[in-house]
Amino acid sequence: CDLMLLSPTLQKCYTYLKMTSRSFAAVIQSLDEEMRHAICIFYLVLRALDTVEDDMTIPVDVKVPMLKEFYKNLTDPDWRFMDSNEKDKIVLEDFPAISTEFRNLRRVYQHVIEDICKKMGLGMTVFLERDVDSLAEWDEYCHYVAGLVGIGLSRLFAASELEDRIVGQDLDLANKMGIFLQKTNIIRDYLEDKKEGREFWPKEVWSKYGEKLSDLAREDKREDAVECLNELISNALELIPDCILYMSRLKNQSIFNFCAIPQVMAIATLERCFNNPSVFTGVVKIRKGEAVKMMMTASDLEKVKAIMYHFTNKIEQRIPDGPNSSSIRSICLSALDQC
Ligand SMILES: CC(C)(C)CN1C(=O)[C@@H](CC(=O)N[C@@H](CC(=O)O)C(=O)O)O[C@H](c2cccc3ccccc23)c2cc(Cl)ccc21
Repeated sequence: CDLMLLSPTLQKCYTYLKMTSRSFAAVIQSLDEEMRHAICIFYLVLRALDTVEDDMTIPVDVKVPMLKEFYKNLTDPDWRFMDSNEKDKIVLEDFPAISTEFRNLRRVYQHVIEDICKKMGLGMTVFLERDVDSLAEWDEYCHYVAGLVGIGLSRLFAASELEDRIVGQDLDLANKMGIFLQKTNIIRDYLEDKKEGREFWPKEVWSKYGEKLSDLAREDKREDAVECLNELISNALELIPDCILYMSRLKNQSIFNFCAIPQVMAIATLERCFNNPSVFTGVVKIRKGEAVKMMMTASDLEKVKAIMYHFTNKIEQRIPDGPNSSSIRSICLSALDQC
C-alpha cells in the first residue's frame, strides 16, 4: 500500500496511530493528502501529552513542568520519556520519530500544533490538583483538553485552504465541537474514572444528588444518580446546534467525514447513557456494528442532521418525570429544531 512509499519514521507514526486510536486511524488515513500527515502527527502529539497527564505514577512536582514545557519537545530531536506506565507509552518512548515528522510538516502547521500544545499543557496543570466545581469550570477543563483540539484542527483546515478562513477564525464553534465530545466521554466514563480515583463530573451538579461524587455509585442512590446523569447529558445536548452550524461550513468531503463521525458517535453514546443506570455499574459502549453503520452514513450534513434528530428524539421521548424534566425537554426541542 502507499504506506511503503513513506519514510521509515512516517511509517512508524502511522503504526502508532493505528495502535492508539483503533477505529479512528482509518478516518485520519482517508483525509486528503494535504491534511493527512499533519493530523496524524497532531493526533500522536496530543496522545503523548494526554499520556503524561493520565499517568498517576508521575509525581505532581515532576508532571507540572513536563506539561508546561511539553511543546518544547517538538523541536528537541532527542527528547523521549522512558518511565511511563500507560498503555500508550510507545508514543513517549519513541517521541523522536513523532517529532522528526513534526519538523517535516509545513511551517504553518508546525506553528498551530506547537501553539495548541503550549496552551493545552498549561491548562492541564490548572486541574491536576483541583476537581471541577462549577459548570463554568467544567467548560474550562473541557476547553483545555478538547476545545483546544477543535481550535487547532480548524486552524489546520483553514491553513490548508481546503476550508474557508471562517472555519479557522470562529474559535467559539471550533471549541464547542471538542467540548461536546469531551463532555460525552466524561459522562460515559463515570465508573472507569472512579476506579482510577479521577473525578470530572462538576460539583455544582452532583452535589444536588449526593454528599460526594462516589456516592452516586451506591445502589441505594441509583435514582439520584440517574437524575444527575440526565442533567449532565442535557447540558451536553445544548451544544448540538453549534456543532451542526460548524459542520455546515465544511466544504471538503474528507474533512467533513473526519469531523462528523466523532459527533454522531457522541450523540449515539449520550442516547445510550440517558436515563440508564448501567452507567453506574459498567461501561456503556455503542456496539461496533452500529458504530460502523453510522460512520458509513455520516457523509453529508442532511444525513448528520437526521442522525442527530433520531437520537435526540429518542432521548426526548423518554424523559422521566422529575425536577429537571421541563428543562431537559426544552433543550431537546431546541436541538431538534436545528436538525
Ligand atoms: C479528547 C478528544 C475528544 C479531543 C479526543 N479525540 C477524539 O475522540 C477523536 C475520535 C477518536 O479518537 N475516537 C477514538 C476514541 C477511542 O479511542 O475510543 C476511536 O477509536 O473511536 O476525534 C477528535 C476530533 C475529530 C474531529 C474533529 C474534532 C473537533 C474538535 C475536537 C476533536 C475532534 C480528536 C481529534 C484529534 Cl486531532 C485528537 C483527539 C481527538
